[in-house]
This record gives sequence, C-alpha cells and structure tokens, in this order.
Amino acid sequence: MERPGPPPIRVALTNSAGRGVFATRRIASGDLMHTASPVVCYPSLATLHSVCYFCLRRLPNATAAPTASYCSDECMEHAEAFHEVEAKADWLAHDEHCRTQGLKYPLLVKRLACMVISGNASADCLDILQPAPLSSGMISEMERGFDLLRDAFIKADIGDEQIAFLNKQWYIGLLARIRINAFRVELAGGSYEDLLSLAAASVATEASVGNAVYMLPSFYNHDCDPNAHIIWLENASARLKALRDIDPGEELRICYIDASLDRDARRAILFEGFGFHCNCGRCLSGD
Ligand SMILES: C[S@@+](CC[C@H](N)C(=O)[O-])C[C@H]1O[C@@H](n2cnc3c(N)ncnc32)[C@H](O)[C@@H]1O
Repeated sequence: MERPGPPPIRVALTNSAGRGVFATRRIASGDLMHTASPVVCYPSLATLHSVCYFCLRRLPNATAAPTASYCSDECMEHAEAFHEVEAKADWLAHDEHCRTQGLKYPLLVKRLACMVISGNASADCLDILQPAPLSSGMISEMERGFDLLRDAFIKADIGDEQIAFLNKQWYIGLLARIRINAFRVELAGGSYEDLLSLAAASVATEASVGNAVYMLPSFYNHDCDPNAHIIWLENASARLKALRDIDPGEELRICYIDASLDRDARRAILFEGFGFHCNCGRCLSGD
C-alpha cells in the first residue's frame, strides 16, 4: 500500500559521491518510498508504435500508423502542445541518424526541445542534474545530432525567438546530463504485490519500452549491493522501493547496472558509462 504524507527521504551531500538520497526515518523492506513522473520520456524506436507516445504504457493493439498513438484522452491532452510543435517538422533525417547510429538520447532532447518551444518545460529544467564528463570525441559526435535537430525546426519555420535556447552549448549540456541520469524504462508486468514479494524485481531486457529522465530519482547514487530499487509497472511513472530495512540517516542507493556481473565488468561499465570509480562496499571488499 502506498504511504500517505511526504516521502521518507531527503537529498543531501555524501562524503564521496556528490549529492545522494538519505532516509529521514526507518523504512521497512519492501516499502514503496515514493513515485516519480518523468520530466521527459520517449519510446525506444523499436516500440514507437506499440506504446503510448506520452506515458509509454503498452497499447493493446500495436499500430503501424506513422502518427503518435496514446493510451488515453488524458495522455493525448498532456502531449497536445508539444506534439503540435513536433508535427510541424520533418524528422526523417534526424530519426534516421538516431536509428543508424543506435542513439536513444537525442530523441529525449528532441522531445524536450518540443516541450520548451510549446511552453511545456523550461530550457533549464535539467540544469540541476550532474553532467557526464565528455571527451572532445564525444562532443564532435553529438554535433551532427544538434545540426539535424536545429535544421528540422528551422525548416519547419519555427520562429527564431522560439528556438533561441537551442544552441550547441544547450544541446551538449543536456546530453551530458541525460547520459548520466536517464533510466531505461522496463515494464515489469504483474501486480505490485507480486513485485513486493521479490527481493529484487528482475525484468527481461525486452521489457524495455523507452527512456526517461526524472528529478528525484536522479539523485540516487549507485551501489553494487543496493538497498533500494526503481520499478515501473504500467508506464513511465517510476516507483522507488526499499529492498531491505533501512535506518534513519542511511543513504539509499540503487544499482545502475546488472549487479550479477563480476567486479571488473561492473567497474568498467560504471566508468565508461557514468564516468566514476565505484566506491560501494561491495567493490571495496573486492567482491
Ligand atoms: C545519477 S548521479 C547521482 C547523483 C549525483 N551524486 C549528484 O550529485 O547529482 C550519478 C553520479 O553520482 C556519482 N556516483 C554515484 N554512485 C557512485 C558510487 N557508487 N561511487 C562513486 N560515485 C558515485 C558519480 O559521479 C555518478 O556519475
């Protein structure tokens, strides 16, 4: 059962991993600590026509329609303003670039840019999140995506003032933040009660329906032996649950990767993907 009242957590500085999320009171194993709606989300290209274009809920009937499909009138209304902006432009070149290069994050930037233009989001809404360190090679690879995004809006006659925020610095800064903070949304299926009875909800990779960035979940640090877990049941709305009994003041950490990998593999993925040397107890113990 979801608990009423404020979530039992706060964001504060850790000793060695920047900001983190801490318990403000005792939390019991299996408790749902809080939920979070995405600031921005986007279906993966493979599920584009089989999930709701707004909330990523699976649609009962997959369509081959080139237009966006929604699971409800409510989702369609939420998406109306940014989808109207998106529908003005031709995304063929941009989306083909993402498809051929296997890129998913520029699609989140495209959605956010449409939200900013339509007045659904502010251009600086993700500035508070930690950016990934980027090499000059990574930055030059991002430039093509920036050109394609900007070109699409310019060709669609979106006014200069409306896209004044859309410069290279904004685009690269946003991708740097998305790189560290985006979650792959994997719908678990089954009921919430089923999931609570599992020590850790493990979900198949093919359950992935898209990617999303949240505010509060972005402050959870990583641990290879986590005490918290993020799950998705029916759509991109995230649920943070405790995997163990947690004491007041204890830091809550989730696992960003497959915890069953060996130590070297975990550390390599965390360094290459997120740019840090993991300082969790399991890594430090050599496990
Ligand atoms: C999603 S953010 C988590 C919040 C972040 N600490 C902040 O201040 O915004 C991920 C970043 O936190 C830091 N971090 C997370 N888990 C860590 C760990 N186990 N060891 C060292 N640094 C970690 C790394 O800098 C990583 O890139």
